[in-house]
Amino acid sequence: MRIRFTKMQGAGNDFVVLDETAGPLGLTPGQYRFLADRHFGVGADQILSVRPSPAAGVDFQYVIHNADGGEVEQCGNGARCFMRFVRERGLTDKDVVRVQTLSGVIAPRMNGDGRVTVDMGPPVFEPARVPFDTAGLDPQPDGGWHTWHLALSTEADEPIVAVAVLSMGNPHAVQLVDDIETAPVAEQGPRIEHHPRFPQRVNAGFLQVVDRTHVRLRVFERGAGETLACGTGACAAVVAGIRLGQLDHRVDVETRGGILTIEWAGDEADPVLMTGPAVTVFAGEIEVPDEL
Ligand SMILES: N[C@@H](CCC[C@H](N)C(=O)O)C(=O)O
Repeated sequence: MRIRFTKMQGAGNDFVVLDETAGPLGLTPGQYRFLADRHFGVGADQILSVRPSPAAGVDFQYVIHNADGGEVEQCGNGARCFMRFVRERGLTDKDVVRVQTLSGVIAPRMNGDGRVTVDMGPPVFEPARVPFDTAGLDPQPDGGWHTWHLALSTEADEPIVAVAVLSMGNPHAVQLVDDIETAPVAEQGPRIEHHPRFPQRVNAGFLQVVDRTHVRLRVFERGAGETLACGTGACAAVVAGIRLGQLDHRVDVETRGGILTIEWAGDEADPVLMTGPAVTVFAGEIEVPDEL
């Protein structure tokens, strides 16, 4: 099957975007993996599909697959690219669109400066809804909120990490580190992602607080490995930092691929706003093998 695609990036988190407004392409998990493959396919952290509105009051459906082929609930950097894509292709002329994702409706807005702001909805703290299994585990009070202490293996000398756990529609475990450059992202990331207390796996964030309005962040993403930026990871990290008493309500998040600005007023029902870049890199066509 030959398909058209657009390659986009938001703060270096990169995507293959597919226009499925005329009907779903019906790709298999193996075909998503092929598109994401940096040697044999196009190369991407996620594949984003733009589909027609599934319901009244919503403009589009936004379907997200990780590089490993699995469908996931949410992708923040992708949401900004989604907005630029539907505008550039003339699929809408609205400045704000309402988009159905697997975890609810989000609302990206084009800004005058070319950046996109996304209303990502409120964070979710209830462990069962992350989902995060707390059986037999006590929350550890920390700066007005709490973290959870997780053993990364049963070996006696293995590290115990303190993580803040929440969902931005997708699951996040955020730990504070002294220095993002030396943080054990490659070693701990996969172990946290696959920790048995996260039945749907988890995105593992490593957060360095520089000051109350500026942080540095690396994220080992579920289903994609470490990426240059993670939008929902930035939202989760800032929300965690605010609840732990370390951050103000508007924070610049420095990632390896660019700056994201995150705002959260601080009440559970308040939406998280994420602002950042969304860039079209190139467009093309690719032959996708049928048997994958
Ligand atoms: N890069 C994304 C998050 C993509 C999904 C994530 N890997 C998951 O499995 O939940 C973002 O910008 O939020």
